[in-house]
This record gives sequence, C-alpha cells and structure tokens, in this order.
Amino acid sequence: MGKGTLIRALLERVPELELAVSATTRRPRAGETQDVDYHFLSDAEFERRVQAGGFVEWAEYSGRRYGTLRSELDDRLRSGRPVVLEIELQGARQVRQTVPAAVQVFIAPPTLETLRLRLVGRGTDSPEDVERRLQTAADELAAQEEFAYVVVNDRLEEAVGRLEAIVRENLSAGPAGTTLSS
Ligand SMILES: Nc1ncnc2c1ncn2[C@@H]1O[C@H](COP(=O)(O)OP(=O)(O)OP(=O)(O)O)[C@@H](O)[C@H]1O
Ligand SMILES: Nc1nc2c(ncn2[C@@H]2O[C@H](COP(=O)(O)O)[C@@H](O)[C@H]2O)c(=O)[nH]1
Repeated sequence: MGKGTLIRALLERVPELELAVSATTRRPRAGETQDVDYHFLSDAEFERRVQAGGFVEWAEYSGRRYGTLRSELDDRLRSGRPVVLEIELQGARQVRQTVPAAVQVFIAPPTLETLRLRLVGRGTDSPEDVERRLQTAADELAAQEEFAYVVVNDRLEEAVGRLEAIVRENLSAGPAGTTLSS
C-alpha cells in the first residue's frame, strides 16, 4: 500500500534508521537490485533457511514467500540501532510476539480504488496480481485496529511527515524496532 515509497522517504529524513532488507522468492522487478531491494532467493534456498531457523518471521503473499532474516535484525537490536521492517500483516503479527517492543505502524491506502490506480500505474503486476493484491489489501485493512498507529498514505508529503513524527517520538523513548505493515 505504498510502504516502499514511504520508507525510502523516511530513511532520507531519519538517517539513523536502518532498513532490514527482506528475503523473497519473487522475481526482481525492473530496477531492483539483489541485496539492496531484497535478498532474492530460490524456493529451495528460502526453504533451507526456514528449516534452519534463519527467519524472525516469514509469510506467503500473492503466491510468493517473504521473510526477515535474523542476520538483518539481531546485531542491530543487540547494539540498540533502530531498524525498520517493511512487512505484511502475517509477519507483523509474528513480530508482535517475538519483538514485543517493536513499534507497529499500519499503512493504509486512502481508498482501494486509489490503490488500484497506483498499482496499475506502477505497471509491474499482471491484472490477476493486481486483483490478488487488492483482495489482500482489503483483508489487511480489516486488521488495522491491531496496530498502535495507522497512517493513511494519501498525500505523500503528509504521510511521510506523520510517519517521521511517530518514529522520532518513539526513538526519543528508547531504541526499539519499527514495523511498517499494511
Ligand atoms: N502517496 C502516494 N501518492 C501517489 N502515488 C503513490 C503514493 N504512495 C505510493 N505511490 C505509488 O504507488 C505505487 C505503489 O507504491 P510502492 O511501490 O511504494 O508500493 P509497495 O511498497 O510495493 O507496496 P506495499 O506496501 O504493498 O509493499 C508506486 O507506483 C508509487 O509511486
Ligand atoms: N512478512 C513479510 N512481508 C514482507 C517482507 N518483505 C516485504 N513484505 C511484504 O510483501 C508484500 C509484497 O511485497 P512486494 O515487494 O512484492 O510488493 C508487501 O506487503 C511487503 O511489505 C518480509 O520480510 N516479511
């Protein structure tokens, strides 16, 4: 629901925040770089790491697997460095159990129709995938009350401003992870 766009802007405004690069079995989109945007893994390699206990959380989304590797989180949390995760709902629920101090922010689209237009405009997903993502978004919206904060991603500058305020408020309260979910 626009988390990637918001996080890029957030990281520029709050440079001490570090992004945990997720692993996924989906194919890279044009312009995405291995180990920068994602750790792109084969199904077999992802499964091997699941079996080895290598993930803090993982989930299936739109027919692909996504997860946060322990190696992206453990050292940072141990040394008190603030880290941001960009994950979907099932993963956020897992993180709530394993990192209860994490600050969780739900990113909501202004409307599902706006989300549809944005996804179509991005031009990276098949019509079937856009429909699947919209259905998932509708399901996730029903769970937004589970989150400490909700930011509606309407006008980008305003949404980034609200996100920055939430992050700064919580950074001043002490080190903890921030989870962005939608
Ligand atoms: N506030 C906004 N106003 C206008 N367009 C936006 C806004 N936020 C995101 N977009 C556009 O919507 C499309 C999807 O956004 P983006 O690629 O950031 O989503 P994403 O990170 O894949 O979503 P998800 O939250 O599901 O992971 C992109 O084309 C992006 O430019
Ligand atoms: N549970 C997790 N979800 C993740 C992770 N990394 C990304 N995501 C979420 O997956 C969907 C689809 O992402 P896309 O890049 O294909 O658009 C989106 O909601 C991401 O936030 C993760 O490590 N764990």
